[in-house]
Amino acid sequence: MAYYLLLLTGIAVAGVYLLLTVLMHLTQHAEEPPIILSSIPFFSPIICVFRERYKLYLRLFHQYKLPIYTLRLPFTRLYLINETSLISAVEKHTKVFSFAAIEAKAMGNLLGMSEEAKATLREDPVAEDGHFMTFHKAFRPAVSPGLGLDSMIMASARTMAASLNRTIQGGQIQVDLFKWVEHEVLLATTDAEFGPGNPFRDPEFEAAWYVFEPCVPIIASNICPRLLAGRALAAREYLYRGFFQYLNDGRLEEASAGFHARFGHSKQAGFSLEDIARGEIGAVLAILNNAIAAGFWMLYHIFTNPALLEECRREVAKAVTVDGDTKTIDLSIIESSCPTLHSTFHEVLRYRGVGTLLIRRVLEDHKLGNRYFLKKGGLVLMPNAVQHFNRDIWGDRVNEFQYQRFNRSADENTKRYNPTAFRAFGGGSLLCPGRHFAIMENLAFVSLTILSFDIEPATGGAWAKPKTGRSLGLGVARIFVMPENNFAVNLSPREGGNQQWRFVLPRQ
Ligand code: HEM
Repeated sequence: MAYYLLLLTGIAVAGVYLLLTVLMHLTQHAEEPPIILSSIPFFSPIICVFRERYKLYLRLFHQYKLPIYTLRLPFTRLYLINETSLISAVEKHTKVFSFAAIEAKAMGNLLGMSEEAKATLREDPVAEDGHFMTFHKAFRPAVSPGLGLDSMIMASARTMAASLNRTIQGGQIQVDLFKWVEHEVLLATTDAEFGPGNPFRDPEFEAAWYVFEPCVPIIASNICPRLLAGRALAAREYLYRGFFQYLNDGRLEEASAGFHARFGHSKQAGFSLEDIARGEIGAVLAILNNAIAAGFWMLYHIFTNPALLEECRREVAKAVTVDGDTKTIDLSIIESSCPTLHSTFHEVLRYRGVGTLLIRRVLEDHKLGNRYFLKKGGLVLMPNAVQHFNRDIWGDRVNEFQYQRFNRSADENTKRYNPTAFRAFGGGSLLCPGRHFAIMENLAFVSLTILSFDIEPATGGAWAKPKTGRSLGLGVARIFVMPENNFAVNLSPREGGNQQWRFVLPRQ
């Protein structure tokens, strides 16, 4: 009896396997990119993603050497792009490959917006007068070089200087490096965005953010959020109430040009004050997540390399003037005359900005680069890791952190890299509009920190190697791999006493 049961089960499994294999191949167009990971049809890719995480895409790139391939999943197909020129082809066809089509659904789930607002988000994602296209037109100018951007940079710099001055006066402290950076960058960035009424000034609001943010992928994908992320949903409501109160109290008056642009755009779309408040939770995700991780990785790489630390200190010291106890950092010099610092920032983005894959929905059948047939409804995925660790693009030392890689003045033979292969700020029409602010804010924070503190592991001895292997490679609004281990460090003021740091931006 048991034998027959086993035999029947075996036959059934073999039948299903055969059926799925035939189904997979019959529904694959001859000119579609080749299918890989098909040993268990529709399920192998899922198993491999959870087993190998973001390193899967690198392994497949090296193993199969394909410009593009298909992963078949239940009810959907993923087109994974390796060849840089095919990424350019995707970026050229903004009406065919859309991020907005994905974002609309995810944001609706994530932010708990009203049905009216969700309907507006879901309108034609590529229409010139649609919500997403008009958002970029409204927001980009507000955060591009100009007065509005300079005010944001200075507002952020003022907050970080005030906070670090207080820390200096308190003498040496022991902190977890990531948590310390997180708090400093969060306050500086959100002060720059929201002005004196910044809701993040309330410690409970900040704490609610840390409960909500890690659960973003669960809430956005709507996989049993009440069961799996109940606390995060409650935290989201707390955040919503804080933003609503802020708007209701008329604090928008003192906010950044960027927030004014977002507010004006949402009003024009007919959003209620409640939905605008909820929308701000999404905006903060885009603004904050990468800024915090970039701050951590910059400090980690600089303080673990004495030669780099010395070179960066030498560069930024040129921007400092001293008047009694007051030390002033001129941000225009940080912007224009610190090539090693700038190069280190870009190398951090290349080397650590591999925790995601940029994603687009295929809105109509399309022959990509006149070579590959992509079916309507599929998802195009462009893993940062593949571009950032491609030897043909970055040379033989691709796997090393080389802080002068982007500094052409350090070595005339430095090859110009293909800009499309640098994915940290995205590309094409979705190139990050906040990058000007992000760069200057980061460099201001790092300059002040390296000038005013020594940072060493609290246990003494060498720095631990960061573990990042758990990153799935699917970061939502987060391009970086994140450190999984704690970095307990001593933060020691380099000079004690009453010194006060301040920033200036003379063109302001
Ligand atoms: C180191 C810091 C940052 C990094 C690495 C970063 C990275 C990115 C990337 C990769 C994208 C494109 C996503 C895609 O193509 O799918 C993007 C989009 C965006 N970023 Fe940034 N970003 C940073 C900071 C900021 C800041 C400070 C702001 C705002 C002031 C900002 C606002 C935005 C917005 C509004 C979008 C467009 C999202 C959309 O289309 O809905 N980012 N960012």
